[in-house]
Amino acid sequence: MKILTALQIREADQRTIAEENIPSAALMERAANAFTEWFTRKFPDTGKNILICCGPGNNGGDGLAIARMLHALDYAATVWIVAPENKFSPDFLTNQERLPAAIPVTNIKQTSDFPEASEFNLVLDGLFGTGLSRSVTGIYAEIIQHINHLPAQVIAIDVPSGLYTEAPNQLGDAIVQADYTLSFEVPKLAFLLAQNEKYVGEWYLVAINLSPAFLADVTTDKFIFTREQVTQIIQPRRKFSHKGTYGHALLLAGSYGKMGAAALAARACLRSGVGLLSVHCPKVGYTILQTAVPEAMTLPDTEATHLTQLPDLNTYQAIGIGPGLGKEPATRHLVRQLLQTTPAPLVIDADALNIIAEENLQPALPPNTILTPHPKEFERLAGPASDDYNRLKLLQNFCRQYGCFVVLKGGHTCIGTPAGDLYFNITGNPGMATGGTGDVLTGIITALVAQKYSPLDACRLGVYLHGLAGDLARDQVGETALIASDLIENLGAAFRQFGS
Ligand SMILES: NC(=O)C1=CN([C@@H]2O[C@H](COP(=O)(O)OP(=O)(O)OC[C@H]3O[C@@H](n4cnc5c(N)ncnc54)[C@H](O)[C@@H]3O)[C@@H](O)[C@H]2O)[C@H](O)CC1
Ligand SMILES: [K+]
Repeated sequence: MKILTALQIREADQRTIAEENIPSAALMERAANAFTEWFTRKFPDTGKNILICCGPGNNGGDGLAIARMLHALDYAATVWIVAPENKFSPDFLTNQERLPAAIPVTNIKQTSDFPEASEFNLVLDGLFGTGLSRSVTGIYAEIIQHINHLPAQVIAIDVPSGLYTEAPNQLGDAIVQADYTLSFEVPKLAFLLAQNEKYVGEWYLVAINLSPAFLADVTTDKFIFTREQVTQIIQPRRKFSHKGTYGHALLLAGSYGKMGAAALAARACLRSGVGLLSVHCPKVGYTILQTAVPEAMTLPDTEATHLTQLPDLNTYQAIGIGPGLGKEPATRHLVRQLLQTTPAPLVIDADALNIIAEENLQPALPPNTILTPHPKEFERLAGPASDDYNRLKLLQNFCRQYGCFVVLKGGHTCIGTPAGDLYFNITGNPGMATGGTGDVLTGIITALVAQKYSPLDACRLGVYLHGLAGDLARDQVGETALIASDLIENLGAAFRQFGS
């Protein structure tokens, strides 16, 4: 699914109106209907007092149409129209005319117009949407502060007012802090970034049937990958297959006190369909891995506590390195050697990433290598980011420069590709912010690469299934108690949702 800019969304609007030969107010009606349908399912109690704040543009027009629809469904709707300049969009005016006289309306042009005491349970924010062109000031900023201080749940129409859809706001900008954002048709980049979480809240998309031809043709370098795409990518196992069909993966993992990371990665790798798995680990890990993961073959290093020597690499279809690795000098040397000599595609995580950063080995990354850093590890590799938008730029530049795939882990994990495209994930939950979940991801992606999925597909599938397993685990144990092993236990259920 494409992530579009505000400008592209406006173009989509125009194309839809032209192709369907409808007045623009009809599209607004469609948007308001879609919003109302969602709203009545989410908040079926018509006894709630609802305040609908409307700005002067089409976002405000949506608000007016929604007020009319909610009123018709017996909700108690009150409208505030905030417009100091008395300049309105044509579709705003159309919907103002259609507003039933029974709905109380307050016109707010200045602070003194503010109604005194107000008792609202829900606020719908229709001040500004994708038409925001500058920071909000004056009476608009006052209204936004007012909304943010009301003891009510706030639902943003399309976009939280004051939030730019694809660029950072200035410090101190007035922005609505929504509990929910219900957005039309296409996701906005702002929703996917941690720095905007307190404005966007939980976000949902509703379809308004924008021109399919336009949406198919429009170009973007930012995407969300959806369940449908995962369904298309995922391959069923074949009847006449054998373990050789699904590849032999090698994991280089573990050190004294960190064998758990190796075990988690190994178990996840096996649960993700790899045909054979070998784990090269320090001697201390031998008994641990043979016991914890009997399905894996264990190749002990000559050194007790950390990895010092590469095994023969010639029999593997994928090599994963990093979980629990440590950063001993001999291990650093091993990482350098691996980059220079690997015959198989690499998946690199954790301390292997830190070693690459500290030894400046980025230029030695073989083409199409997959790196799975969290933001701190990425910063070590690519330098500090000034904000989440800037980090995405650094991500694109890094992937282009080194020809690699980077899985930047976070609330919406983002995959960068050598072509400079970004793919955002929508599965997963905060329960997964716990030790070992990254090791699990390394195991999954390594298994998928060994099974001959392309690097991009391995990353997308791996990240989606990892998050889905986390969501299934949350259903069982909740977010607080969730641990990395729970993800592994739920990988089977995640794969099964795709018949695999
Ligand atoms: N395709 C869709 O998704 C549809 C969306 N709809 C809704 O329309 C808005 C966008 O409406 P638009 O009129 O273009 O802009 P806004 O209402 O967001 O803003 C109005 C107007 O205000 C001016 N302005 C911008 N920034 C400021 C500011 N900081 N202070 C004061 N004034 C400002 C500027 O001139 C804007 O044009 C979209 O979000 C949806 O809610 C349609 O209803 C259906 C199709
Ligand atoms: K809004």
